Amino acid sequence: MMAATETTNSVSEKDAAQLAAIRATIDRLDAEMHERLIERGAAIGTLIRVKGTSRPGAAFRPGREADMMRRLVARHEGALPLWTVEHIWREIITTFTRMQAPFDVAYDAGTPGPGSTAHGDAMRDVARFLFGFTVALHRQQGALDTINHIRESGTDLGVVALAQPAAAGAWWRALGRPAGPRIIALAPFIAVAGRPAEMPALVIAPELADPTPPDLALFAVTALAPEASRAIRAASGTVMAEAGRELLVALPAATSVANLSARAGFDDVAQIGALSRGIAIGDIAVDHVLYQSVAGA
Ligand SMILES: O=C(O)C(=O)C[C@]1(C(=O)O)C=C[C@@H](O)C=C1
Repeated sequence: MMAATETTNSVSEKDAAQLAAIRATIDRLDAEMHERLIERGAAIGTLIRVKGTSRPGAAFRPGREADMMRRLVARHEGALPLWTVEHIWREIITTFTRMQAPFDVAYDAGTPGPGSTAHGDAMRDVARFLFGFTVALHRQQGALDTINHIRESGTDLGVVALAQPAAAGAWWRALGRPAGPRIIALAPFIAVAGRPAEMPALVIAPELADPTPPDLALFAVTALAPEASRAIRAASGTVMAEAGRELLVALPAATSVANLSARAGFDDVAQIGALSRGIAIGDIAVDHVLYQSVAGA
């Protein structure tokens, strides 16, 4: 009896010593991460001086962010969910972008009607996942109100659901006017089974000064001929949304749009943004024009 108790005590003492050592490691790692974040803040202070960003919201570099996310996916390993790391970096990037030039975020909460609560909740999750909790969110009724908010604010970004009710029509025609809002990114950027905030959406921003060449250019086109979709696919492009003859088309950035328009019978072609291709991990159903696939973990 005595011996058994002694054994239990000595095992729990060993456990306690081990736990204390693990917690000391965790505390050291936490302190290191915090120090690195403070150091990152100081680097951004220098970047602000060099970059000289003065226009609010204009500090975003979506192409660079896409590169950062690709490197994050490439170096990731272990049990930590990839989307946790992605979200931590989204919070970091938003916070540091806001230090350079302040902005809020508008989100398309859908138009009142059946399913609008679920739509609104899902889009709020997308907005919080992408931009964290340092931004104020402005709830909007649908895609057009979101775009109008971005235009009127002159500073704010927004998220719009890719799937819209038929009543939304060709909402993307409101984009791309000179110096007007345009599509800058795809959400989710990392498509992986089980992730939160998985509602397909587009990030829209006032005109930016991002020197990174995008993978895909986005156009609003009116398809005059029935073979338009086939011609778009043959040009390695994709139709992201359609409303009657109005299409939202993504094409590889090097595509000659004038030639394709003549071949495919497009009218009223307007560039409405650009994208970096996302990353699809493992066996997940995605549009392979919009996502580059990599093997699952
Ligand atoms: O590299 C820049 O130009 C930055 O503004 C820095 C930073 C970042 O925090 O890493 C912030 C915003 C940009 O969208 C991309 C990167």
